Amino acid sequence: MKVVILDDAANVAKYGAGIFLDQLAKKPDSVFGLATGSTPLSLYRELIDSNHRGEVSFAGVKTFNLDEYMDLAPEHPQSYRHFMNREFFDHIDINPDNTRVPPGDAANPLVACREYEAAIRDAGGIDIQLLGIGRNGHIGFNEPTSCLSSRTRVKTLTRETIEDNARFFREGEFQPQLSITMGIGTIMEARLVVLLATGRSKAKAIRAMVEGPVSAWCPASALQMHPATVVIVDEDAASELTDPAFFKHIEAQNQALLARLQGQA
Ligand SMILES: N[C@@H]1[C@@H](O)[C@H](O)[C@@H](COP(=O)(O)O)O[C@@H]1O
Repeated sequence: MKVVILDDAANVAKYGAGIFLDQLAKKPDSVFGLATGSTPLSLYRELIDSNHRGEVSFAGVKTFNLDEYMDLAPEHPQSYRHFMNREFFDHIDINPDNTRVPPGDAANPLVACREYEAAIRDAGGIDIQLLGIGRNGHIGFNEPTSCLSSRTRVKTLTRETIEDNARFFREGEFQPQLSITMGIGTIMEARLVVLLATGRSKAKAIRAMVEGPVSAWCPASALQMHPATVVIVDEDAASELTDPAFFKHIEAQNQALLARLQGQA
């Protein structure tokens, strides 16, 4: 697990976007796993700007979103499908048919989950999976106690997650208690995982993920077993790590090595 600590949220977004842009330069028909939540919004804006400047195209890209609320139609303003269209897909040159979000309104969610897994496989697997993290260490909607080898399935949301996300729903409005989410096993098969976290509210979860035992109590801790995960955090989200200076030192060494290798190329 590589941990990159940057000054602020804007730099977190830029660094994360850079990874996606490099991947697109290497493989224009990349498969991206995408996330919702407030954290990735600035990264999406970076990618949109880059697309508008003509530096990059999403015409060949396929995407799979991590999760969706159950019992919300795609047109519902709080559905993750609606969020992705509004915040990202509607602003780039991606083919909408190549964007997938788990169908929260599927007649048979169990079949829908199996089909989602099959679609990821048929696309050749995910090149980069973008993640945020919940305060309780969830990734996607894999709440604490999730099986660490789980596949796409229906998950019940914890009270904490429901409360965290209540701000998006109007008073008295129906708020889903269930979700469809990629499993932790599904996420672990992505070739590269990029997890972003900003703000002090995420500091405990980041510490548990990076330093804690690998445990279903902190689902994100499973990423310690992933061969290529980059965790990009701001100072606040890094504030509970035992030795943030060491991660900064490693990153400085990595950058120096990179510059040396580029000099030789
Ligand atoms: N299912 C999503 C997660 O994928 C996301 O990482 C988390 C954190 O959201 P935020 O980035 O708004 O803190 O919220 C939701 O529960």
